Amino acid sequence: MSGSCRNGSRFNRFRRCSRKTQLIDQSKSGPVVIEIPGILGEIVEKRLATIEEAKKKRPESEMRLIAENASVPLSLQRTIASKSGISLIAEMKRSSPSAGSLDPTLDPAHRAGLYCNAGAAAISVLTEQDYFSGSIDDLAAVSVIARASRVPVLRKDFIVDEYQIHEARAAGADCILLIIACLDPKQYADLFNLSTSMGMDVLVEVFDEPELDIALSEVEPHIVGINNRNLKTLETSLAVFETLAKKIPDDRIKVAESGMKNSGDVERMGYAGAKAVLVGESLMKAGTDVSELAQAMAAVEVG
Ligand SMILES: O=C(O)c1ccccc1NCC(=O)[C@H](O)[C@H](O)COP(=O)(O)O
Repeated sequence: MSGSCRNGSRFNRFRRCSRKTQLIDQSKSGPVVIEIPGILGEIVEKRLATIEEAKKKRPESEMRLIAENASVPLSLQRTIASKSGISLIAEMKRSSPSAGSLDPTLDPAHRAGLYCNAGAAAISVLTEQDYFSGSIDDLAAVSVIARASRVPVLRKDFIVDEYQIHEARAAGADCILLIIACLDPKQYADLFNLSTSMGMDVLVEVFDEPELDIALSEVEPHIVGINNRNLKTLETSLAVFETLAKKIPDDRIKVAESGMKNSGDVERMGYAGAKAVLVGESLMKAGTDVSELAQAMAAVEVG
């Protein structure tokens, strides 16, 4: 990938000011400053530090080699396209900034089995450690179970460095998430191209029209997610998808993310154009009813 600094990270300097994290891209002639307000900026800032720690434990060259030898990824795009109804991407997360603790004793492999049996089209695993209590080991455990049912696994994280993409592949991820709000356009294109060159699909996440313009102009993403949660304020509204989905060309797979509590909400997203939904919190809070809720969400058909 072009533009890497000697230590492998293009975004190796950042500074905090009162409310924003600023990532300074050193690879271009003049500094490019990307402002990431609120909690999202905090998460990215922390993430940059933990990536550097991970690189010390396991160098990028080693991670790259493991990734190259991993089994061929499953296609999220084909999985969703081949389903008649709305595909459920069932998420697992131990905690989140908005909900607090969800399941600190989560058994990822067991939950993966529940999601597969309930008819989930794919499984999303939150691997960020400081705000979601996740880990790449959670994803590795899920991938073993999901692969046996041919269910693709998504690495849900704040991906800002190619190291995380190699790490994802090495752990068995089939696809990754790129959040436009965390990236400058050139870095988005580079990370997208790296992932697809490794055979992984990319779920590109946007929240508003300016982000959607970047998502669609830099590369040609097949799968576009609209997050109903404002990652700067954490407020959730299903109207975000309803408004923005209209602006996405119909030849793309539209994914509604966040804030869905029941099959009625999934149906509402379907009528607004969603071909897939990404659901986490309500499944994590469902307790013993998790299979029933996942089944109901996975069975929704519209039109
Ligand atoms: O969930 C949060 O609190 C959160 C805070 C800051 C950045 C991202 C966050 N969540 C990531 C997600 O977007 C959700 O995990 C995913 O879309 C599922 O949403 P939900 O069904 O509402 O858990």
